[in-house]
Amino acid sequence: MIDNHQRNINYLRISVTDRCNLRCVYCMPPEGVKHTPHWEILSLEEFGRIVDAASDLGIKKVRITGGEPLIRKNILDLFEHILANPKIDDISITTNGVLFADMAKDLKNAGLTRVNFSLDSLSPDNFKDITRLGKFDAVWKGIEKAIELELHPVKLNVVAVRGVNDREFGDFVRLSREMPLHVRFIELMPIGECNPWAVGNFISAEEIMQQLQEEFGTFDIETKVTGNGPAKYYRLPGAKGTIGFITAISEHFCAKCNRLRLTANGQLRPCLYGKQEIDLKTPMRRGAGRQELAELIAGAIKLKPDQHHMDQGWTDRRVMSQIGG
Ligand SMILES: Nc1nc2c(ncn2[C@@H]2O[C@H](COP(=O)(O)OP(=O)(O)OP(=O)(O)O)[C@@H](O)[C@H]2O)c(=O)[nH]1
Ligand SMILES: C[S@@+](CC[C@H](N)C(=O)[O-])C[C@H]1O[C@@H](n2cnc3c(N)ncnc32)[C@H](O)[C@@H]1O
Ligand code: SF4
Ligand code: SF4
Repeated sequence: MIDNHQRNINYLRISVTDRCNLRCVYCMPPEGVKHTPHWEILSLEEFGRIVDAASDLGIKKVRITGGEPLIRKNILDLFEHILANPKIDDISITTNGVLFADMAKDLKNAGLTRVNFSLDSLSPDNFKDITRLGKFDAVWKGIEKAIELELHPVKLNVVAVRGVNDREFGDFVRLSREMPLHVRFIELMPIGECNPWAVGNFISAEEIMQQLQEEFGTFDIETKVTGNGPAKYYRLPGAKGTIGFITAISEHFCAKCNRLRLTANGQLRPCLYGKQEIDLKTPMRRGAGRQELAELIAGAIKLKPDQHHMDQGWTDRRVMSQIGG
């Protein structure tokens, strides 16, 4: 469906849980998120009903995210439900990868087309410091499994944080040269947990690219990496993979926005950075059918702002894991 700013909204991101088995320093406090009562979180069947209603409005791409989507019990059922909807042609996941290796084959059989892993460091010690709980080897096994199962393009999300992983950017480029991996450097957003220190630790994509060009020379622009997101990609001559940048702060990509977000407790967010939410859970639990849900979703699309206003600070009660990144 076309929104009020002439953008085609065809991508739904679903946070299937706000909980996580890691505690990345920029995303969650050490104790995790506040416990949400079970009944407040949508069931997998309810997520499936919303996907079906959204598909009637032209949603064709669905990304399952969180929190950590793979800790949600029976998550394969949701993939199978979406796979059965012929209007959806891309079912992807964003995961920290800890549980991915053992679930990969089943996920692929249930309809997963491709996967984005969050991996902020290639050093096991640094990775542990950033995630507070993560074991690098488990994630790496997952990444290798995704390549083996040809879940291409396999992407790595690297949130760039000054003093934390800025000495490793070159290592990620070397990785993209040797392996068919698409490394995306993400500008740190002042959302949720990291809000107070995000400004001081921010590194712009431009600064990262300058640093990389000094070491590696010129990169070629790459336009063929499949994706629904805002990343811009580059490739070193002869490299098997690419690098990319998600410039949410320095050069926002709102003019090309194509997405809606559904929170774990059934609220549709027209914008990542807007406070506005449309409640789908209450009407659904009162008996709203597919058409009524589609009308509510259409209303949310009409409310999409022309761009975000991150410069005005983050006063939202929500954190990134509830919104789904
Ligand atoms: N500001 C802003 N940032 C976004 C938006 N969508 C994604 N991002 C950022 O990009 C990061 C990576 O997103 P992913 O979940 O990997 O998905 P994607 O890049 O849309 O996926 P592809 O389909 O593979 O292109 C997120 O964690 C956010 O930090 C958005 O709509 N607005
Ligand atoms: C919230 S996580 C959810 C999915 C999964 N747990 C994972 O980490 O991939 C989705 C993405 O959001 C990114 N993210 C979280 N907080 C962020 C922030 N403050 N700024 C930029 N990206 C952030 C993470 O790095 C991750 O790539
Ligand atoms: S970024 Fe993902 S893995 Fe890290 S704490 Fe947030 S939800 Fe968990
Ligand atoms: S910040 Fe809001 S308007 Fe901009 S791309 Fe993201 S969701 Fe769309």
